[in-house]
Amino acid sequence: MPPPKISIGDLPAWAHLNSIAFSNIKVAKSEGKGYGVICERDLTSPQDSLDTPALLTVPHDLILNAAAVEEYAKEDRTFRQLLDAVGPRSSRRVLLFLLVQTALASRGSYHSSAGVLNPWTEYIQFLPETVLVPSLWTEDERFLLRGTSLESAVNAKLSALVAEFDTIREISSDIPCWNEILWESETLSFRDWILLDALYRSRCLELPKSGESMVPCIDMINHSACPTAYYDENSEDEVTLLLRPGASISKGEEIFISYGEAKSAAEMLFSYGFIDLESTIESLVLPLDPFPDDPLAKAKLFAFGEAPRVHVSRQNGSIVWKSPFAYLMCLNEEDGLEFLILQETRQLNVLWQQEEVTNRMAEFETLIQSHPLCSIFKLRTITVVHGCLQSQLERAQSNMIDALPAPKADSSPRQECVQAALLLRRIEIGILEAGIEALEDEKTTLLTDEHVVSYLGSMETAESDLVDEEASNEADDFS
Ligand SMILES: C[S@@+](CC[C@H](N)C(=O)[O-])C[C@H]1O[C@@H](n2cnc3c(N)ncnc32)[C@H](O)[C@@H]1O
Repeated sequence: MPPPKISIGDLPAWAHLNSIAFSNIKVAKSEGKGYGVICERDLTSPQDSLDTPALLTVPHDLILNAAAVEEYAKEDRTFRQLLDAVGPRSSRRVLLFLLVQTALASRGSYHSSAGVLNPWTEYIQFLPETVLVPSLWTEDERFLLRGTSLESAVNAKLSALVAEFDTIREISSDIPCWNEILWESETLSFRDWILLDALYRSRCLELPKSGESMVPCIDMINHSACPTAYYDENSEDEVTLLLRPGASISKGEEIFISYGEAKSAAEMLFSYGFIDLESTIESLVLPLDPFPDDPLAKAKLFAFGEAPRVHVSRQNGSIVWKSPFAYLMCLNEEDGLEFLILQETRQLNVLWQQEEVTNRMAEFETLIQSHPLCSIFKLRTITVVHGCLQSQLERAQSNMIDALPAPKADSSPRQECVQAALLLRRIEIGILEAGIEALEDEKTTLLTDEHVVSYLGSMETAESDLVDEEASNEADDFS
């Protein structure tokens, strides 16, 4: 059940009560972007200025991050109990704090021995009731992402959210006061958890001193690839919004910050629910599956320690790809790769050419350099990465949405989702095609390498010897 919403018109009063200072700016509607921050008078900042007055100042104690949640838990013994029960995963602890605030806010009149009210109990009621991130899209809308890099990422996110919500529900139901606040009268549902995850992801920022945090009011500022402002922390540890040197904004115009200069279209859609058309970043991350018949696949995955991926990007017109796992994937025992389980510690150790490389699993591109078969290993790796891109391109093209469906019943995909999915697919197809072409060129060059030529020649000779041997055996049998 969503908490009762507070009108954005009440935000200045809430901000004033909580010592947040606005200077010449206000929160107002922003066309197509929800709310945003608008200038109330013409503002300019000199090109060489490092000391411009802050447009917004937020006290340190309103910053919400893992450390702040610990402080809230000090004031509230029962919240401490809840935090201890769910364990130490920091970003989820912030989310749990927000879940508690959502429940407290939706109870109307507050009467319980648990859950201390704080500025966030009210602030979350200023936040939007939905975000256009794909984890909040309907099933039909998520279907539009088939064949894009977000297909598996969104499915994985939703599975993780289900598991987290189930765990929180199970653990908190065992604590009577929290069972009453969170779950009695079905105050909260799984949708609340997905929404809080989306709100957190789309509104948290990386502060220079306080790290990953949510900051009230600063999180009302929209993104642009050409930002006019930035946030910082001052000597009193307050969060401030400052004009960028050389920025000039007229009265009534919106102020923008950057949510990250290197974020791909998929990352922007996944985290913020929109794709920035002005962005010049062209990159893509794909999952990479080990060979199904590789007897060492499980050991390789375990030793690698993270999900295997292929990163492809186009920088200044050239394709750059990276896939540390693809190198590991293409090496075998006969090449000199060994996995050992230490008797005493039961730890998995990895050896390459008899040297321990357990902590260097992502460095095989470098580790193979001095090996005489280095070009062969590279050729194998390029073939794997090429195959990964090729099959993704086929999926993207075969799931092409040719035309926008006409808006009809309420249940049909929202136009924003259709547009975003189409755009993402178009961007990714462009990167995949360029990536495949670049990998084919790399392959062609490697195939003329003298080591590769002599290796492939020796393989051919070995194979034809084998065929001759088999043929002569067959001849023997017949005779
Ligand atoms: C940090 S909040 C900014 C405040 C938000 N607009 C609101 O109404 O609360 C981030 C969200 O604002 C929206 N947003 C920000 N910049 C945008 C942009 N350039 N285009 C479209 N939506 C944008 C997206 O919904 C994003 O998830």
